[in-house]
Amino acid sequence: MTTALPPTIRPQDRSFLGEEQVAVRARLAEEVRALIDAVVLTDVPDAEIAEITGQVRALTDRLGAARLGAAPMADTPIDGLIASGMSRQLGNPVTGVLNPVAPPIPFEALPDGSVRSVFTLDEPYEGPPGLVHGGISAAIFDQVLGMTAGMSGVPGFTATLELRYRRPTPLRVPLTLKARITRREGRKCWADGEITTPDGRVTVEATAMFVTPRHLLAEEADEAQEQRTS
Ligand SMILES: CCCCCCCC(=O)SCCNC(=O)CCNC(=O)[C@H](O)C(C)(C)COP(=O)(O)OP(=O)(O)OC[C@H]1O[C@@H](n2cnc3c(N)ncnc32)[C@H](O)[C@@H]1OP(=O)(O)O
Repeated sequence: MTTALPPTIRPQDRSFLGEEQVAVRARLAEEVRALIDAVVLTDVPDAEIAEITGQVRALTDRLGAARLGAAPMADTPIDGLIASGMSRQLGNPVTGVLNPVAPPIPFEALPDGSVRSVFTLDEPYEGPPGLVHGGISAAIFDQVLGMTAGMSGVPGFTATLELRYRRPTPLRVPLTLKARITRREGRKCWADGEITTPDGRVTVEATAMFVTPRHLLAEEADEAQEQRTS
């Protein structure tokens, strides 16, 4: 008997989308991302905004006419870069290509096991004027460090995440996040990383610890047992 997650959120109970389905929806998400940017920065007259609001409502109703119970997964890892279940989470708020809220952050797995992400954040991610919101940096670190841990063979939930904001992080310039594993101990894994500006200055550093949840290990053991007995 295990403490399993509710069935609706288990990856195996979700819809899996093929490459073409992902591509069509990713184009929609990209347009909506541009829409979010336009909404934040628009200066058209109020009457026009009111009219557009009705049009957006109509589009929301059309998309909502058929609705999944949970965000879908990709049936192959995005870009084939990261052999981690998270790279298939199309609705992820940091990396999900189908989530307009996600920048989305791309990943490059380097041969030494570290991860590099290069991304640019615009106005929808603003905290202090002209600068990246600290919570957005935290979300990006959470995901990138977590994927780095997953790639090292210890996929887990974030147990701790500590950030040191050294300098302001600018909007509208390419930022580089590098992440690496520093320690592994059973089902615990520590990773750290930093965000740098194009001139190589570190703006934020982070350290995190991930734990493979006991219930996931128990589920895996149950599945292995089922396979042996079937
Ligand atoms: C590929 C993956 C990419 C992931 C990117 C995104 C990551 C996320 O955003 S995850 C969401 C945010 N995190 C969460 O919601 C986690 C909530 N917490 C939990 O689910 C559980 O507490 C969890 C999974 C961390 C640990 O639970 P459980 O499996 O029962 O572990 P438990 O047996 O209590 O502890 C195992 C060990 O970890 C330690 N530990 C557990 N939690 C913590 C913590 N928060 N801080 C420090 N140590 C901890 C315990 O002390 C224990 O250590 P030891 O073995 O030395 O005694």
